[in-house]
Amino acid sequence: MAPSADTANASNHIQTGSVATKRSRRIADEDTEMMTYGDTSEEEDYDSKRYIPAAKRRQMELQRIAGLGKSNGDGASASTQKRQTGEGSDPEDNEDVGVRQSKTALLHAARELREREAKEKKSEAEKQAEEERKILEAHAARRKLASDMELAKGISYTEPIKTSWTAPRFVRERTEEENARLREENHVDADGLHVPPLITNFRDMKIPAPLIAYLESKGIKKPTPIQMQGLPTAFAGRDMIGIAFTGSGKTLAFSLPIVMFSLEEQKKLPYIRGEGPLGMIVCPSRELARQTFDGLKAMAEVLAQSGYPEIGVLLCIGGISMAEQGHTLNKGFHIVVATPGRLQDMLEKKKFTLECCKYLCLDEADRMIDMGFEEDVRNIMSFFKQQRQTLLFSATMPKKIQDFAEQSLIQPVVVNVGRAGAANLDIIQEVEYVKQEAKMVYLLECLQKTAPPVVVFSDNKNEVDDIQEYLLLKGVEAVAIHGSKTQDEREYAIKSFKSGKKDVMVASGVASKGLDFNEIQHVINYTMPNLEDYVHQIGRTGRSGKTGIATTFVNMNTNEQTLLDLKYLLMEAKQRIPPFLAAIEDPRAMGAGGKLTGCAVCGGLGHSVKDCPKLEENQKRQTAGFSRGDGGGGY
Ligand SMILES: Nc1ncnc2c1ncn2[C@@H]1O[C@H](COP(=O)(O)OP(=O)(O)OP(=O)(O)O)[C@@H](O)[C@H]1O
Repeated sequence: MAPSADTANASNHIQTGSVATKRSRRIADEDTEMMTYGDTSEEEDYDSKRYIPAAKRRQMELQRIAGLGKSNGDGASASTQKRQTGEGSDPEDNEDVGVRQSKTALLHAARELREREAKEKKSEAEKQAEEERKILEAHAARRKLASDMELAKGISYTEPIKTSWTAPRFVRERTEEENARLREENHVDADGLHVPPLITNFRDMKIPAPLIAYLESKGIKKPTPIQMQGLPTAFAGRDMIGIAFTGSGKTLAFSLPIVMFSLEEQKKLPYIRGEGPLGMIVCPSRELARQTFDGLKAMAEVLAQSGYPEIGVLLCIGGISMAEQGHTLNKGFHIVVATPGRLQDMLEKKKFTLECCKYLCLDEADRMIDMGFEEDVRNIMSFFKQQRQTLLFSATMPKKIQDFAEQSLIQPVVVNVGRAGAANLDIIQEVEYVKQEAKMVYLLECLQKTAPPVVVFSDNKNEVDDIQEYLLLKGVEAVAIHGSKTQDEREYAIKSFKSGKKDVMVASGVASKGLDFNEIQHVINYTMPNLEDYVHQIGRTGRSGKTGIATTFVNMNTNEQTLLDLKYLLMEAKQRIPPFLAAIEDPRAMGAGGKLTGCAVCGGLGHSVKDCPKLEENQKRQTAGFSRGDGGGGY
C-alpha cells in the first residue's frame, strides 16, 4: 500500500528539499511501501496522523488481523474455516470476509512469490556451485601439463613445433614400405601421425663432423635402433615417447637434438646474461642428471674447440652450490640438466625463466612418477611461456605415463625398441636360491664369477652398509652408495668406482638407477626387487652391445608373484630357468591364446594390474609415509 500523493507531497515539503535528502526520502518511501506488506504497526502509526473513514479503518484492521494470523502460519485457514462453518452471516461481515480473503490471498501470493524467487535464486546459485565443483574436479583429475598462461588463456597446441632440420632428400624420398622394412630390420616399432623416416647413420642426420669424430672416439660409430628412429623424430620437432631397454643409448637420443638446436640458436644470435635455457632435461636422480650433464658438456667442449658456437650447459641439482656455476648463469646458457626439486626451486626464485624454453625431456619418466615427482613436474610445466617440444623416455608404460603423454604431448611419435619392461638380451641372467643366512658368504663366492667391476644391489640402506663392511673386512675394494649418504660421499663412490680404483660398488637400487658405469661385468642382486627394478638393475651390465652377467638371489622371502614374473622374463629372454622357478605355476594358465601382454604398471608378464606387486609395494610405502625414494635425487 503506497502512501497517498498528498501525504507524499506533504512530507516532501517537510524535508529540506536538497537532492541528497530527496533521494533518502525516496528510499524511505520505498521502504514504507515495502513495509506495508509485513509491518502493519508502522502503517498504523503513519495513518493515525490523518483521517481515515470507518469502513476503510475496519478493512485495515481486518487486514492487520489477517496479517497476524498469517504470521502465525494459518491466517487464510482461519477465515476459510469461519466461512465454512457458516459464521458471520451479516452481509457487511460477508463483504469484509470477501475483502479479507482477497487481501489475504494477495499477501499470501506476494509472500509465496518472494519465497519462490529466493528459493529459485538459491537453487540457481547452488546449481552453479555444483557445476563449478564438477568442472574443477574434472580439471584436477585431467589437469593438463600446461603452463599457467596456457591454462588461463585456454590455449592448447595442435601442431608440432617446426624446426629447420630436414632429412636428406634420398631419405625423404624413401617409400613407406622401405621405411617399414628398415624398422623391421632394426626391431624398431614407431607409431604416430607422419612418423619421420628412420636414419641409419649419424652423417645423414647432419650432425657436425667434429661431433661424429668425438662419438667415434667413444666407440659410438653407428646409431642404436632407438637413436635411428628417435633422433630424426626429435630433430624434426616432434613430441616423442621413447621406450627402449636399458643401455640402448637413450641418453644420446635426447641429448643430441638439444645440442643441435642450441648451435643453431647461438649462431643466429648469441645468448647473453639472463637468457636461456632453450632446452631442459629433467632426471629423477642427481647422479643421472650429472651423468647427462657431463655428456652434454663434453659435446659442447668438442664443438667449441672446433670453432662452433659455444653452448652453455647448467647443472641444477640438490647438493651442489649454484655459485659454482655462476659463470654459466652469468653468460646465458642453452641447456639445463636438472632434478625436479632443485629446478622448481630455481624457477620459483626466478634464478632463470622458461621464457625461451622450447625443448623438454623427461628422462626415466616412469621412475620420476614412482619417486613422487608428478606434482613437481606439473608445477615445472606451469613456468613455460610458449609451446615446447616434449620428449618422454621411459622403460615401462604404466597408465600414469600414458595419461601424462595424452595430456601434454602433441601428435607424439611412440618409438619402441623391444617390449616395454623387457630385459636387455645381452645379459646372461642367473637366478639362484640362497638362504637368507647364507647370502653374505655366498656373495663372496659369487664375486669370483667375473673380473671387476661388479655392482651389488640391495634395496635396504642398512644392508648396503653391512655388505660393504663385510667386503672391506674380506679385503675387497668396495664403495657404497645410497640415499642417506652425503652428496660428497655419493660423488666419491661413483668417481672411484668409475675410474676403476674400486672394484665393487654396493648400491641401493634407487640411488643408482640409469647410471652408466663403464663395462660392468657382473650385477648381483643381493635381494630380488620388484620386476621393473630388476630390469633396471641388471641393465647396469650388458651395455652398448657388450655381454654381461646378472646373478640374483631369491629365497622363501621373495614374493611369489615376482618369482612368476621373473620366470616369464627369463623365458622371454631365452634364459635358463632354474627348476624351482619352473615349478611355479601360473594361475592364469597363460591367458587367452597363450600370448603374454604384461602388466601395464610394471611390465611383469606373470600377472595383471590388479595383482601387481609394485603397486602393492608403492601403497605400503605411501602408508609408511615414504616419499621420493631413497635416492634423494630430486633435491
Ligand atoms: N650408438 C651407440 N653405439 C655404441 N655405444 C653407444 C651408442 N649410444 C650410446 N652408447 C653407449 O651405451 C651406453 C648406454 O647408453 P645410455 O646410458 O644412453 O643407455 P640408456 O638407454 O639410457 O640406459 P638406461 O635405461 O640404463 O639409462 C653408454 O655408455 C653410451 O656411451
